[in-house]
Amino acid sequence: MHIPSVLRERGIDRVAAFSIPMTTRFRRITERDGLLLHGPAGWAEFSPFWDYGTAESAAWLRAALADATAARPAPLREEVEVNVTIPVVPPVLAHRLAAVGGARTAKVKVADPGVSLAEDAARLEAVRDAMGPAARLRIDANAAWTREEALAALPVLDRAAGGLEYAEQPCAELEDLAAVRRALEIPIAADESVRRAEDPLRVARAEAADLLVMKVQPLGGVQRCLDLAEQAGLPVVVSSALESGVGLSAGIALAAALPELPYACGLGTATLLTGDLVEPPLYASGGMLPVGRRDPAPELLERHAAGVELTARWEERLAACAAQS
Ligand SMILES: O=C(O)CCC(=O)C1=CC=C[C@@H](O)[C@@H]1C(=O)O
Ligand SMILES: [Mg+2]
Repeated sequence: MHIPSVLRERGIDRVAAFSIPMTTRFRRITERDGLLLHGPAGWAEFSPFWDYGTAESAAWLRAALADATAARPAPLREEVEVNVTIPVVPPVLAHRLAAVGGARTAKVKVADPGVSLAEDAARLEAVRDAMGPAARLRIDANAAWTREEALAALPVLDRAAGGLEYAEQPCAELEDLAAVRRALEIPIAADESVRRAEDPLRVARAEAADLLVMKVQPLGGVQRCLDLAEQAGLPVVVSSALESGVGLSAGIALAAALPELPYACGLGTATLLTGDLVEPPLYASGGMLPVGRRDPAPELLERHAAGVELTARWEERLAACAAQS
């Protein structure tokens, strides 16, 4: 693959495109694809979802470049606690998935188009049943609700879950998040209001959330996230962008470097893919993931190599984003 000169100048000497089928449909995608870049500090991942345009994806490239060219911040912990992530699936499957990786916290996706509140409630009941009374259950609505819908749905789901740890991005607009937060006792986490906002700190200033979800790639890298977390002054949950183990290890590096880490992180997502690029795969055990840079195994990179057409699309995308970085 052609490496743009601005990247070559920074020491990027290898680029490889990959594509890995998902175990279950998540975020309306069934395949996770992206690029791995190799530079002076090691391998890094550049994998913006296809619904991100060039300008937005340029932040993902800055993150990958920083990770491939500079050392990661010093870790304050050796492992990081993670939640299990439950996609919008029927209760029987949700019950089974809740046990994967031994997590004591689950994040349950809700409010997908065409899925009823009763179905979301049944999924939460199944997860509670599988994990027991001591587990923490959180939901993620991905900004699907209006203020009124959130105010109606959240108490129902809170009851079904036997208590929610927090609700992630119930509404899209800051005013609605703030109003829901004021009206209900359930803590509110901001995700899209951080990762897709022009100003990721506005949600904190507006007192529209109790905590922030941070994803390394969309926010432009581990160090940028650390700076934002300090400025926001709110607790942070580090979450993945469904990366391979290479990209996940950058999220783990952020979680390991944050001064406070009061919540389990959404980094246990390698099990949503049918394979990983690192060996052993970055699967949680006892609800924990180990800290440390992970390089791809050559035979796995080969096994999951993107086809000719997809590789060409990534080459084009890399060139477009590099021109903006
Ligand atoms: O936070 C987790 O438990 C896993 C990551 C996760 O849910 C997401 C990863 C990538 C894209 C998102 O739609 C989704 C999220 O909204 O948090
Ligand atoms: Mg989210």
